[in-house]
Amino acid sequence: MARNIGSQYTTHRVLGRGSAGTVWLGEGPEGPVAIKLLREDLAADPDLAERFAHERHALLGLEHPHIVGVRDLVIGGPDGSDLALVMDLVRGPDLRTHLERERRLAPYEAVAVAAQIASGLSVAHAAGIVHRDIKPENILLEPAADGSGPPTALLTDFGVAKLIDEPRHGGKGGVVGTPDYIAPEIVEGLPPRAAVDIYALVTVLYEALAGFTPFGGGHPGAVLRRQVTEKAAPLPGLPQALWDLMQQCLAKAPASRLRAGELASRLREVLPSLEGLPPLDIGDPDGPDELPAPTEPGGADPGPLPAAVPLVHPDLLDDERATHTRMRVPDAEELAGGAHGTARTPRAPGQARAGSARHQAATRRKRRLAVTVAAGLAAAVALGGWLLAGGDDGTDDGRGPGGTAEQDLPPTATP
Ligand SMILES: Nc1ncnc2c1ncn2[C@@H]1O[C@H](COP(=O)(O)OP(=O)(O)OP(=O)(O)O)[C@@H](O)[C@H]1O
Repeated sequence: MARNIGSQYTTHRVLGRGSAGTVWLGEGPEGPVAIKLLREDLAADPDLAERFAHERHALLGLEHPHIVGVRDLVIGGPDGSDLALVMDLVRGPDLRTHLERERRLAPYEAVAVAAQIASGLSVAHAAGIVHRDIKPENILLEPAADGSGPPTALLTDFGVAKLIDEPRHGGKGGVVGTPDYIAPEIVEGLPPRAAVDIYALVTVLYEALAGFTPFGGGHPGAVLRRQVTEKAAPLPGLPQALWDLMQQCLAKAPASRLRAGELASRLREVLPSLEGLPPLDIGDPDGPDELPAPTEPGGADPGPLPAAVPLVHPDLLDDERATHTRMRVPDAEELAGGAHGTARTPRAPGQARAGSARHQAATRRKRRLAVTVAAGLAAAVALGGWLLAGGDDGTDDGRGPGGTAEQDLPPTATP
């Protein structure tokens, strides 16, 4: 049913859902728009409404061919409790949906998307705006107007993470983000600067090439620890120049990463060398094609390694690829707990997979003693420090993982 948003806009149907609210296909004075209506509990917060108004100028001023334009910020509604961002409508899917369909992109396509987003970021960063939540769900793919040619990639959701990540919402010293894409310095409690977007964007590029993120998998707490302590496994089959610059942007030290403008031009430089390359042929560290772990002769299988020490209370998470996760910033000692660090190493076809069930069975035998000690240490750390600082507002509106688009859009496009 149509609903009025402010005096000028009407919502028609849901395009997608995220942790901060629901995105609607709507209509405004100049035609179709996308309207992100913030969750009621967020919208009811007078501080947030104030910040919303405060950010208005910066958000409305951000114009770039690879950034979804914010057309209006609406504070109103029948009972005065609507907070909505009115955006250009993008007709294509988000990158998450595309990746779910394709699994891995050809290197040319993946790098072309990353280069476009990097050029959008360079303009935002120059204006002092950090996105803070780059992930495939926030990259939209607008099909070419004539139906042929590659889609245009656009970054959406600018400023939303910042609006929400304030003390009252983020908790005392908490951080907001999506574990797979969170830069190590955020986990360590530093304020998010432009380099966090570079880290997240190259993580997305890695995922588009590999089919999985460099440090993802398992409990979000384990993911965060890998962000801080582990090195991304190389992707076999990529030109060295591309891998070198990806590594540079995945550096733990933010100052070592490229700036957005330079990343965009370096990615564009490698594009010609990628023409015609098929998607990489590498195994997924969590793939199903692994034999079950053999039971150890002469003794019961000790079971899986103990779970990593949780950084995030499970109740605060929507799913494993949780979005806008709120978490306490762990201290250095907690982050150093590497006994269960599990780099997700890609492998060439036919190669044994490190971290796989078979591999774990072999390492279990060697680790039996170490695990006992490590589990004791982990428990001690847990007792000493794993107190959660903030709670999720908990009124998620039933989004599916990735908050993907829900239906086709009308043929008329972006205003
Ligand atoms: N401008 C837009 N035009 C068309 N569809 C959009 C637009 N913005 C967002 N969407 C769709 O709505 C979905 C949800 O977007 P939203 O930004 O609310 O959530 P998210 O980014 O998936 O998650 P979160 O808010 O938790 O980070 C997107 O994945 C996309 O499919």
